Amino acid sequence: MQPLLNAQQIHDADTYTIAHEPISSVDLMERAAKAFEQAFTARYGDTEKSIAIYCGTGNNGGDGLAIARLLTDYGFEKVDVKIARFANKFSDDFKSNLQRLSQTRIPITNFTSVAELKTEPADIIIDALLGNGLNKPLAGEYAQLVQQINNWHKTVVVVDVPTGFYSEGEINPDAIVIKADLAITFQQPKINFLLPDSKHAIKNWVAVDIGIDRNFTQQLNSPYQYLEESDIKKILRPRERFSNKGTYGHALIVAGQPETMGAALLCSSACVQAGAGLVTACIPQSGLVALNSYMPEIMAIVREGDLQPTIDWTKFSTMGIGPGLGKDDNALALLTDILTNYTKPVVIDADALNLLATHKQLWACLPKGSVLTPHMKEFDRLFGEHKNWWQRLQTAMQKAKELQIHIVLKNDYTIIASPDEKLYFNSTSNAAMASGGMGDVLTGIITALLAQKYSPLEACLAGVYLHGKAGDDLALPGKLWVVLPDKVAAQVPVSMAALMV
Ligand SMILES: NC(=O)C1=CN([C@@H]2O[C@H](COP(=O)(O)OP(=O)(O)OC[C@H]3O[C@@H](n4cnc5c(N)ncnc54)[C@H](OP(=O)(O)O)[C@@H]3O)[C@@H](O)[C@H]2O)[C@@H](O)CC1
Ligand SMILES: [K+]
Repeated sequence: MQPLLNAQQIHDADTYTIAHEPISSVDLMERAAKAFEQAFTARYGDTEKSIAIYCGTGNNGGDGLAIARLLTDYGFEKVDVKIARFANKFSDDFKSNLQRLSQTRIPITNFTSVAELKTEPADIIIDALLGNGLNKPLAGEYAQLVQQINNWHKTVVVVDVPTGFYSEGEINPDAIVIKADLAITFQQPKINFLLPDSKHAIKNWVAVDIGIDRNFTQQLNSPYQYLEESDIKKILRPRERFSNKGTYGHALIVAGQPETMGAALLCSSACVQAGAGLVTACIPQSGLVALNSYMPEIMAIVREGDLQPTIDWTKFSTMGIGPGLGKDDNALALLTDILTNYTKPVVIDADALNLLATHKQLWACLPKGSVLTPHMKEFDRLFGEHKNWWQRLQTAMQKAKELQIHIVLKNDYTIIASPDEKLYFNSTSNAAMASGGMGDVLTGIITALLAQKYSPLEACLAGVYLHGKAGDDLALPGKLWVVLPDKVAAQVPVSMAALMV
């Protein structure tokens, strides 16, 4: 688990590392510049290309000066350094690196106003103007410079964070920010890199390790955490000798209408694939043949017209409710029946979420520890409109605590909010997975893990990670352009087994 820190905490972690490793501040800057150089040359290794490095006069600018030297040592012959002298001050490490750079043949241009700049001939621009030290929106010369750089439409690689971009807090869509093709960021992704609101500023990012003290960052107890493979390996348990289907629980999937049986099939088959010992699907009568032929392992409870099915509440380890269920009176009656009679944590998705949104009296009946799996629109239907993702994060954290539930807010970096006010960002999944039915598979996987007696938090973390990992294993690198949900379900046991070795 990697704690995601805010700008102040990142600064404190840098300071702590300098004092306790110990390492001098300028040597830590050198280490950061080296890590940048390696990540940069791995992607832009053609030394024929010309590079212009725009530097501020703080430590982000100091990084830029060190990077100029290291890229030249690497073999780039056309490196130009341009220093924005908009303020009459500079950091100590900027000064040290400027002295070192002055002893090389790398050309350095100082400018005090954007008007002094001509057009930029370089192939690649490196942005080392402002980084983590941003403390107000860009204005004046800085704003003009950033707009000028954006208008050149060059390949832009940024040092740590794009100039003008806040690492946390609400992202103003109108703010003036460097548009980055790639952000090479130090130690950890910045929280806002993981939110869709950042997509206008950052096409791609990579985090490079600069050896910041992990013990210090752990004890800061950040509410924002980034999931890593090692976390999931710790959660997953091997299937035991002498175990049988009873060991792995009996899940009930309540899903499907005649027109949306596919959702029920995807959800219940994913539940089987993710290891539930037994799976029963509660589906409309007309879907029975489809269910039996799609996956004979799944049993059925059929729903006929207005008749409510009889469910033995003692029989099931958990339930997943909602994919393709519809929002009619029968669906509402069934959801009400379940929530008022069943007391173990359940997974609620899709139409069941929309029913919850319009029947708030049901919220009090949600079994403690239950899991809600909304996408952004379902989330806003449940909890009200949000102007941006930062607001959604805060609401998710607050509602998970208030209702004692887990909220899985689906996105590129799916966010899991737990009742103890933590937000976990998932690190797997890819754009090939963006297709209808993918959420039904996720619901099936989380339900399967609950059935296998994983705690609700473990089921959410491992379920979300595995779902994305199965998609990654199928699609990356350059394997499949589109990954269909049933393929993801079938891949889950393969990806799970690979994680267990
Ligand atoms: N610490 C370390 O050991 C390491 C740090 N590293 C690197 O340091 C970077 C952080 O450096 P930093 O703290 O010096 O801040 P930086 O982003 O260069 O800005 C500095 C100046 O900008 C100014 N300023 C702020 N907002 C402004 C605005 N809107 N418009 C105009 N000016 C504005 C502000 O001035 P002030 O407003 O306070 O007068 C401040 O003096 C970090 O991103 C990473 O690259 C790495 O080398 C690893 C080791
Ligand atoms: K920058």
